[in-house]
Amino acid sequence: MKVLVAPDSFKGSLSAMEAAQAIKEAIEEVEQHAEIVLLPAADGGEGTMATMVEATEGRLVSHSVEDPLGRKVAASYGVLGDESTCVVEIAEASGLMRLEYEERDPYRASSYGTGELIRHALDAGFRNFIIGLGGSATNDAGAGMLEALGMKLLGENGESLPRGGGSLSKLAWIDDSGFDRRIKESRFVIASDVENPLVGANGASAVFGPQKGAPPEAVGKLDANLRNFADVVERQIGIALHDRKGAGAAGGAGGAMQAFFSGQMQRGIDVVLDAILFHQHVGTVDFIVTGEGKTDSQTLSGKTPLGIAEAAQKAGKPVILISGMVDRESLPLLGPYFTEIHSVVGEGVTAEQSIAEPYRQLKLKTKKVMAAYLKN
Ligand SMILES: O=C(O)[C@H](O)CO
Repeated sequence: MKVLVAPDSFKGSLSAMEAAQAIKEAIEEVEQHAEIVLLPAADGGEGTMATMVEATEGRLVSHSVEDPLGRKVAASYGVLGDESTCVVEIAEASGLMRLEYEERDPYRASSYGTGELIRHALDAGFRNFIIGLGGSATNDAGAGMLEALGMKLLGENGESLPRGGGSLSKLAWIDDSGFDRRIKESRFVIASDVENPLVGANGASAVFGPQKGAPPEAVGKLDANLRNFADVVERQIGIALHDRKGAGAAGGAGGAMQAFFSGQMQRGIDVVLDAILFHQHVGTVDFIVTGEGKTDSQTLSGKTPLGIAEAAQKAGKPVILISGMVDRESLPLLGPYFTEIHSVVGEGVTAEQSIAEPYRQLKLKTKKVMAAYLKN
């Protein structure tokens, strides 16, 4: 029996590799002779860089940059094994993982640190980039990232605007005269975890603002600010970002990338599956196990388990989902993609227990699931 284990990270509790190890140990305890292929995966968000660096035997480069609130932190970008492609993940410098829960503030949070990482990689001579979008703490349309690369975002009287999505209402003019010229010489693959538009009911602020700390009454204001950014961009360069697919990724950084960086936007999971050679393995196994921290309807906008399920279905292989939590209301939507769906939380396991001992609880759940699955 051969099994492919390809989970995403369980955000905030297990890296994708740790989750894969827990699942592997559980399968081995149920079926000693199982051959297990570990391919931890990611979708553009947190963990994308680590997964791709590990799969290609690349390396990390660390640099001191600003976190979403402007504090200096050590952050990394990855250089893939080909020694010519860099992976910069927005979650690394500008992600939710950089903030305590009560520090989340999409008015102030800025993507500046991500721009600093790109600039450092440009200084080091790199011109091939994969930019992972997802897991951000920001709602600033990538304004901070643009500024770190020399763009000036100005108000009506030519004044510089404070960092963060809160000040985009005052944006009147973008001065690109100082924008790093090396951007034009570079090739960018934009690996996005979602395909949401920039504004509106499915836009960045409405869908992802609340998880970044936006109270309900702030969502409309943040959305209007992104709309103003899109209006200014359209006026100046003729690109309408408002309803563009993927422009709402990473708090609108997907929009900035589409407007000012030459390159194509792809689903992050597809970029990662190619890098980890998933398609070469999927045909050779009996079934696949995947999972993530929380599975809900957002999973279907291009998150890791969806990409894995689509690839498994194409290869005619069963795929079992075991996530930390599964939103019961989304089950009818998720059902068609997975052979089985399981949640660690539930049946006697509380959310607190699963957060306190994530490795052990994932392993215990997987053992139960596997014992039942292999009996049939
Ligand atoms: O970073 C975010 O805003 C979400 O992960 C969607 O891209």
